[in-house]
Amino acid sequence: MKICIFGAGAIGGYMAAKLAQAGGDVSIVARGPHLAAIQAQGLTLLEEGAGPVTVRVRATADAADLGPQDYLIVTLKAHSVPPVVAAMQPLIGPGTTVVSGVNGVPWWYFHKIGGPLEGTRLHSVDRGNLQWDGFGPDRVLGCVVYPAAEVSQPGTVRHIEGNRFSLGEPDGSRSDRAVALSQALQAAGLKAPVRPRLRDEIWVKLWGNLSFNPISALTHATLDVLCTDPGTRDVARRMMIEAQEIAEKLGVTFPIDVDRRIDGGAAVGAHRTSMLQDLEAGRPMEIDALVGSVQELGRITGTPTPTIDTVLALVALRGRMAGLYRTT
Ligand SMILES: NC(=O)C1=CN([C@@H]2O[C@H](COP(=O)(O)OP(=O)(O)OC[C@H]3O[C@@H](n4cnc5c(N)ncnc54)[C@H](OP(=O)(O)O)[C@@H]3O)[C@@H](O)[C@H]2O)C=CC1
Ligand SMILES: CC(C)(CO)C(=O)C(=O)O
Repeated sequence: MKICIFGAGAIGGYMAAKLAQAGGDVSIVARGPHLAAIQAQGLTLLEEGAGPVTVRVRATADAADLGPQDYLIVTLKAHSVPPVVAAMQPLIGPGTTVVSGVNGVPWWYFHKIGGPLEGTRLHSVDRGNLQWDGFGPDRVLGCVVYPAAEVSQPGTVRHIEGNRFSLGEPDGSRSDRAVALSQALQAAGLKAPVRPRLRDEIWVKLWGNLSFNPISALTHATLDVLCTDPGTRDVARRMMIEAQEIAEKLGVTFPIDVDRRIDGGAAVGAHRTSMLQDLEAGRPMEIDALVGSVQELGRITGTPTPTIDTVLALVALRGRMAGLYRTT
């Protein structure tokens, strides 16, 4: 099984290192000093309770070096994907499955959902339909990424916690391609359940990213603080309740309630959300995929989103003032 991980930073690097350690046929597309270090010294994974492990993987900046894959796993930041869909084409053959390991509402959300919204395209995450047209929705296998990891120095990925990558077909079926990838990931020591209702999981994860991430970017507070401060907890709660109304109109069932989700965030502790980390490090912020997409779904479903609109306006301006966000 040939697997290419495109954008092998924190999450993709973690996945690639685990697959390579298990003897999988995995290659990566990366760039810059991180790629140079991997090419020179290999990809090093630091995991709690284990010494550093360095694996040799085929690593390139140019997808044309690698040819068509069985699985193309995309682990770029959401805003980085559309501009490189054309560059990914050499990795895609007639039998290639594209796995979208990206946070937020996925561009394929309305593929095979059934009902009147079937086939709806999402401007906020796929302007110009570059992903819809360039990958083709039938190739897509959904993925919800739970692990936390970081590139601690070029060529080195530090795993922080978690090892679950939930997989799911847009139509909820238990397909051969989903089962085969699940088995490969499990053989690499990762959890990879195939879920019949992946959209439910997407929303439970998104609940946190939608609210905690922009609130943290605006306040510079860590999760434990923003989830327990009465004012910001209330803002998160309102955003999540608006999101829940949207999601339920789209057929989603939430297995937990908003307060439990916020308590779960608080329990993570003094964690700086990825959006706060991006802001502080001067990296582009995933505002459209995590917040703008939910506002768009609010418009599509005719659901008012006053709190989401307010927080989005504030964090978008924060991002623009820092030169880390622009609406195209
Ligand atoms: N990190 C985490 O703990 C978690 C992340 N996620 C989600 O997973 C996704 C990936 O996040 P994460 O791994 O943190 O992101 P990273 O920025 O660490 O990884 C993306 C990598 O892709 C590289 N890249 C960007 N554009 C290109 C290109 N054109 N060609 C080749 N390489 C490219 C980046 O390089 P460069 O650095 O030069 O931009 C970077 O190394 C996001 O949607 C994120 O929200 C979900 C759960 C937790
Ligand atoms: C906030 C958190 C931990 C979960 O909602 C997250 O996924 C992030 O930092 O992006």
